[in-house]
Amino acid sequence: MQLLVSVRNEKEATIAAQNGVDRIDLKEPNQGSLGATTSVIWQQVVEQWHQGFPISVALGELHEATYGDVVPAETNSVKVGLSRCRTRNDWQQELKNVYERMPASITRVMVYYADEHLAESPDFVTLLRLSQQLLCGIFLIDTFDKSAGNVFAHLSITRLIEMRKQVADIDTSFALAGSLRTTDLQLVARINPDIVAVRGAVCHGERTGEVCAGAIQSFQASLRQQSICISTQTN
Ligand SMILES: O=C[C@H](O)COP(=O)(O)O
Repeated sequence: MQLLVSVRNEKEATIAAQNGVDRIDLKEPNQGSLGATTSVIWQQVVEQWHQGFPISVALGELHEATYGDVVPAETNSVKVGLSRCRTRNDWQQELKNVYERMPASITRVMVYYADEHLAESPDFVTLLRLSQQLLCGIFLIDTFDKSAGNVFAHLSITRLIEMRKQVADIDTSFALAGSLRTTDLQLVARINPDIVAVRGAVCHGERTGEVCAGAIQSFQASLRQQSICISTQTN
């Protein structure tokens, strides 16, 4: 299980990079679950850290963005939120267009919101099928409304294990997020995602606060401990 930490700028990226993360994600938490930062920040962070870490970029929600800016070619992956898409007809084509505008080397991420009823976003089965059609390399489960409980408030452990298997069956990496805390890691280990993605758990105060070096180190230590438990059980 790799640790991804979401950061909002160059300073936070440096804190994350120097304190044991496996992946860096760029997003602006004041702009929602998958809020975009700016293209200037994308450039700065990708240029500085892409050789050490896979860097993902959040592009915001499909319904609200213009997607005029193309991310740097060295970006590892890009993701787009699909809130309010459930009742629209054109969203699948629009998402395809967004991804086709990106450099071909960049991994596409399909995002399923666990609180799909709050996000008015498409269901899991639809997104799993689309993920295959659009050749997405990563399937992320996250929450849209960060005030409405964490991912386990919306999906049972049994359901998440099933989903994880269905994603593995289409040869796609599985990332799990949604206000995860250190205390959730035993449950998370039962799902065994390829990527565990956090922000709130490693910030000073709320997820809109600054990322904290000590919190990143301690989250990573707990995650590695759980990974060791998994490998001991499977050997
Ligand atoms: O990509 C992951 C998200 O930034 C997770 O944020 P969160 O841990 O505050 O829910």
